[in-house]
Amino acid sequence: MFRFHEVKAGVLRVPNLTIPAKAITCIIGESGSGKTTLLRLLNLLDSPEEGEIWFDGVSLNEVNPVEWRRKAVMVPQTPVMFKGTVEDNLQIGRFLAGQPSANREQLMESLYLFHLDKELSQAADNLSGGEKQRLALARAVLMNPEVLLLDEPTSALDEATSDTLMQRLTAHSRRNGIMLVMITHSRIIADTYADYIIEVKHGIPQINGGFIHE
Ligand SMILES: Nc1ncnc2c1ncn2[C@@H]1O[C@H](COP(=O)(O)OP(=O)(O)OP(=O)(O)O)[C@@H](O)[C@H]1O
Repeated sequence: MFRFHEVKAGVLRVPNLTIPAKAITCIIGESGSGKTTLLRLLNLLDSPEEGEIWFDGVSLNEVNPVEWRRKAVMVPQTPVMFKGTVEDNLQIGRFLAGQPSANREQLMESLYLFHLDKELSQAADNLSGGEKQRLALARAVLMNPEVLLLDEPTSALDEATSDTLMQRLTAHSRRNGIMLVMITHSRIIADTYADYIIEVKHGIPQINGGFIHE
């Protein structure tokens, strides 16, 4: 669970906010309202000018950023791709997280999860923008994070692919007790898949959920 108290960071003003553990939370709001800033605070890419954020009772001021980012993995809107094959791009996440290489079954499962029908030996350079985004998501999931922070994971996808991805991603997160916090521009995605919805209006995030999908 994340807890914010009197946080100011860039355009964001967060008097109080709790993001529940092991749940699926979508962040929505107008362009420029502060959604990415909020996600970056949770990944320690930004830090508050004022106030404090805690995760399970531990202040984020006290944690080591590198270790924290192995536990709370963020996938930005523009995917980071590495040279080499699809497999190289998956294994590097495990390497950076200090984990042993994934086996073939784990690699294939991560591709299935994100509806990516590609050979492991294919060059990552040749993938489309939407495929690169899904490969970056697969890489993040293979790192076995406790918290997954996603910035518009379906922005480059058509509606059918986006639905398949959301169904598999949310099922995987629930099965493995992963806390999923994701920005989406789609109110429909938020209403369909989220346990909680945070709406950011003029820099002030408010959680208006409370309903749980079983
Ligand atoms: N490093 C920065 N320095 C100064 N201003 C910034 C910085 N990062 C973001 N901003 C500004 O803060 C505001 C919020 O940006 P943010 O990226 O959080 O919005 P957003 O809600 O994610 O928008 P979008 O939906 O368009 O991605 C914007 O006006 C942006 O220009």
